Amino acid sequence: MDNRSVAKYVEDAEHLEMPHRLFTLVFPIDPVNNCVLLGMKKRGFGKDKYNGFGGKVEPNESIESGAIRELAEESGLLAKRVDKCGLLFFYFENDPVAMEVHVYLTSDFSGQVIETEEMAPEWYSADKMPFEQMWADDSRWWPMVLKKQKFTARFWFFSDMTTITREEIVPVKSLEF
Ligand SMILES: CNc1ncnc2c1ncn2[C@@H]1O[C@H](COP(=O)(O)OP(=O)(O)OP(=O)(O)O)[C@@H](O)[C@H]1O
Repeated sequence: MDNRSVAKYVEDAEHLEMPHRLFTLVFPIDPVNNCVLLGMKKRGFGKDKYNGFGGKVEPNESIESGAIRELAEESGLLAKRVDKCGLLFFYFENDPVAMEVHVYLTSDFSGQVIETEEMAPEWYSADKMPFEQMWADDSRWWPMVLKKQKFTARFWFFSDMTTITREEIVPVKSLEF
C-alpha cells in the first residue's frame, strides 16, 4: 500500500487488501458569488464530464502538493492553500484497484483561468451543479460540501462505471488522521 494512503483509517480489512491508487480533486470556490469552478474534461478518464481539477498523485510529492500542481496544470490557478473537505473511495466491478480521492476546496488562489488541453473551465453556482453531466457519485456527496460538513464516502460502481450499486457516506469531525 502507498504509505501516503489513509485507507487504513477508513476501510475494512477486506478492502484494505486491494491496492489503492491516490488521486486529488480540487474545487476553486468564489465565496462572494457562491460559485465553483468546474472543468469539462476533454480527454482521458471522465471525458465529457464536468468535475473539479485533479489527477494521480505522483510518487515524489505529498497529496496536497499534487492537488495544487494538478489545479495549476488544468486550470491555470495557483492555490496558496487548499482545505481538505472529503475523502472518496471507489471500487469498480472487475477492477482489482481501488481509487482513493482526496477532495479539497480553495478560495485562496491567484492567476487567470485558462482552458487547457485537458479541461475547459466554467464557473457554476454552487447550488446549481450540472450533476447530469458529472460522475454519478458527485450529487450524493456535494450536499456535504454545501453544509461545510467534512465526510468520508465509499461508492461501489457496476462495470459500466455509471451505476452505483452500494454507497456509504459518513460525516466526520476531522480528516487529519
Ligand atoms: C468514479 N467517480 C468519480 N467521481 C469524481 N471524481 C472522479 C471519479 N473518478 C475519477 N475522478 C477524478 O477524475 C480525475 C482523474 O484524473 P486523471 O485524468 O486520471 O489523472 P491525470 O490528470 O493524472 O491523468 P493523465 O494520465 O495525466 O491524463 C481525478 O481528479 C479523480 O479524482
